Amino acid sequence: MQQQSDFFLSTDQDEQLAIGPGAFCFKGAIIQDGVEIIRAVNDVVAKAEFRHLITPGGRRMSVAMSNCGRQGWVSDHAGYRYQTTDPLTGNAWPVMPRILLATAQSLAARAGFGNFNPDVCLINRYRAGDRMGLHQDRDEGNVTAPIVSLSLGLPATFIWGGLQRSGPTQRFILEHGDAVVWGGEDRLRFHGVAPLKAGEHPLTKDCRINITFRQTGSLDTCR
Ligand SMILES: O=C(O)CCC(=O)C(=O)O
Ligand SMILES: [Fe+2]
Repeated sequence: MQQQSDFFLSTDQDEQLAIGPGAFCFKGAIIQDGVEIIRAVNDVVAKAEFRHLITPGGRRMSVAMSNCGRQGWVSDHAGYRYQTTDPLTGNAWPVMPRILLATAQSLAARAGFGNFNPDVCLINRYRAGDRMGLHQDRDEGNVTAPIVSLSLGLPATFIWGGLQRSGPTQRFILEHGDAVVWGGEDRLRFHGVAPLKAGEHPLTKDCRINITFRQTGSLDTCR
């Protein structure tokens, strides 16, 4: 396999970079709200703690996950799916904090996707060595709505592929405060995250926090 080097999309904050016809990276877009967003994440995980899900094939995911919103993404031997309750507690997932919903909707609109109404907010916690293999986000049922993804804390290398698993990939660094939105003809692009490098971040310590927003149906209500 060809050796690829990771590159920074840009060092400027507040820049919008197209990484596909329907995909954009907004550098530094959420830096201002970083503290408030992390506070909201802490509130959620106080009620629905981070856990390592098991893949349908029986492997423990290295990334720890939680959810808030009307539904949450879960995985176990029975498969990948969305469900309205946290399997650890049997309770409904915590309500999506207002700051998270507002941030997701405003970024979707900036990328040209109006009326984004996410009912799922998946929170991923990466520690050194944790990774996410190349995959498509395709459990949502509604692939007309985009995915909005926020990066906080330690930087990570995002792997951005095509519509086929075997297609060429690009690698770029997602830093604290960056957001990526992909929808339209880019909605089913393969993507993943390379093993996280160890580090220390003032806001998240030894972690990277990634938050993705999804819309599973043509819902007009969310929580
Ligand atoms: O951590 C990231 O930047 C991407 C996460 C992701 O692809 C997912 O949760 O489906
Ligand atoms: Fe994904």
